[in-house]
Amino acid sequence: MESRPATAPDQVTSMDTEQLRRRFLVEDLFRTGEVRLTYTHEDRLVVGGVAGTAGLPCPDQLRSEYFLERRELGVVNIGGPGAVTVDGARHDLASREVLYVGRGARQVSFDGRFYLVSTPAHTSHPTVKATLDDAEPVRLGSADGSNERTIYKFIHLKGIQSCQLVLGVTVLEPGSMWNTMPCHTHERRTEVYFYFDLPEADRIVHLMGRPDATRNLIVAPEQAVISPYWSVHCGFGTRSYAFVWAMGGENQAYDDMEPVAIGELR
Ligand SMILES: O=C(O)C(=O)C[C@H](O)C(=O)CO
Ligand SMILES: [Zn+2]
Repeated sequence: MESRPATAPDQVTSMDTEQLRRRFLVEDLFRTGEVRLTYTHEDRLVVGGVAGTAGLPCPDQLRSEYFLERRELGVVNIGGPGAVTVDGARHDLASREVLYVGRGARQVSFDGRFYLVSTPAHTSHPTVKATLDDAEPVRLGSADGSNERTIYKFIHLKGIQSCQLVLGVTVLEPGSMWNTMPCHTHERRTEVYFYFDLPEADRIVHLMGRPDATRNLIVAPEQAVISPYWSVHCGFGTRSYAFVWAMGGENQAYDDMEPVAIGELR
């Protein structure tokens, strides 16, 4: 498992493109037959990817007997039909469906293409599957803002219960390119965006950094961006796309965010 340090906002000022990418962009998430994991010290989130058939390992860095001994896990199916087996119970997942796996599950294995996010957990919540129909859809944006999109909340205060993980999927309408504009920061949480369902040749221009000192990352399909508490997170695609947003930290209130007016961005 790759491990990344936390970053203070003033460190970003002197980072060049490669340094920014190495610290905040998670590029290589999928290799057939593997679960690939990246640990960030920003709120101790772990993000990962699975392609094909593989079991969830327990990397040394966790110093635990099994991965979910003190953690919880969100799994999003970003491919065709797939399955996740948790301690012998098989959960079939269609595209864009989500499985929450609670603390204490000892054996987790995958068959399909999945994006994973894990946060530390203090107690055990039941393992639950959710479809897009179970998620709470919120339509946002407008055609003339090029940001018509639907936010599906899966793991949140009024949805699947968790210790600290909050997770959802946002789907852009055809012809809409902008996500999360006007943007925001989260003083009390870290957020990770994972972009998918974007054609291979297209890219997302993701804006990060303090609102008054933004930087950009050019993101390929199926890559993730780590947003510390001080960083805006928003972007536009060269074509329509979907993304998974996931947070961990002090609370689980979706709307606990510091809005940034478009005119304040620098
Ligand atoms: O399109 C959006 O706007 C989002 O999906 C915003 C995310 O849900 C988010 O950043 C939550 O904190
Ligand atoms: Zn956010």
